[in-house]
Amino acid sequence: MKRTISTDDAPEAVGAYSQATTDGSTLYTAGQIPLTPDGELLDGASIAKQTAQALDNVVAILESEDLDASAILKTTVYLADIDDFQEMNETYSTYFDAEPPARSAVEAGALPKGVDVEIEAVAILEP
Ligand SMILES: CC(=[NH2+])C(=O)[O-]
Repeated sequence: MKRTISTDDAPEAVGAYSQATTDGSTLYTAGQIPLTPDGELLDGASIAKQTAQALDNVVAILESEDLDASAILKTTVYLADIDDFQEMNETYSTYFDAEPPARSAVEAGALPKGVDVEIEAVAILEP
């Protein structure tokens, strides 16, 4: 059965989507942009800071379901500019252990609110 997930510890949606949804076994986050839970947009920040905020948002959504980053099976990282891959990857790698999730990283050209990074995750509810 479908259930939507909502937490004050991650930013509200900036459009017509839920922060996350689940069918009871798998959790799908919406793409998380570098927006703080208080609504501050980090659009001018470094790629490292933008990546960290996007991942902090993903983790906050997981924690609202008593999960952590180890529950993530797959992420997708959207970059406005693929030249930011290395800086994104350095920060990204600090969020995961020796067995990180599968990942796709792609250049999106442009992202909502003019940010440089957006990250979504698929996680398993019972790791
Ligand atoms: C930011 C986002 N997830 C969206 O769909 O606009």
